[in-house]
Amino acid sequence: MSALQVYFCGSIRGGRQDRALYARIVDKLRQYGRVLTEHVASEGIRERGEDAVQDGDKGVHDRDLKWLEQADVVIAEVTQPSLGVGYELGRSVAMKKKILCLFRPSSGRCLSAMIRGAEDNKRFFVKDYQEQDIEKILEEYFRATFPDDLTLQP
Ligand SMILES: O=c1[nH]c(=O)n([C@H]2C[C@H](O)[C@@H](COP(=O)(O)O)O2)cc1CO
Repeated sequence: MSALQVYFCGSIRGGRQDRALYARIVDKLRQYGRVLTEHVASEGIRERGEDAVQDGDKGVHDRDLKWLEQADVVIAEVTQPSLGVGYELGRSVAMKKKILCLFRPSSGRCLSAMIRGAEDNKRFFVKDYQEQDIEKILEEYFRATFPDDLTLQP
């Protein structure tokens, strides 16, 4: 079986407070396949967003949607609210992707009803978690969602 294509969503212009956690998530996701959007966790990308992309914002949008089409699974850290992440999730639902949203209640925030309420426990899951458990949560999700994938065998 070829490696899974993983699309990771995290806030950029919505605020970079959780960037280090995104890096931890991306590191773990690499264990399961190719992470198409590694740049979301990059220290070099600040709140202004990417500026090296040809065609600017249109280039970012069109490139990301192509990656989204390719993805086998979408993992989103949704604690830091982000319009871009919300948009990516809406498009992912329309494409019938497998989706896991990760939210930290310890932030004191209340997750948007349009994300929490989209959970169907079939394709769209929302998981409340604590930062220290992130690797375990991802492990459980990938084992349950892709049980036949050889890369997940111990
Ligand atoms: O420069 C960018 N590059 C990029 O890939 N994105 C995508 C990936 C992220 O999952 C999401 C972040 O959206 P926002 O910037 O609205 O927080 O959008 C967003 C931006 C800036 O909006």
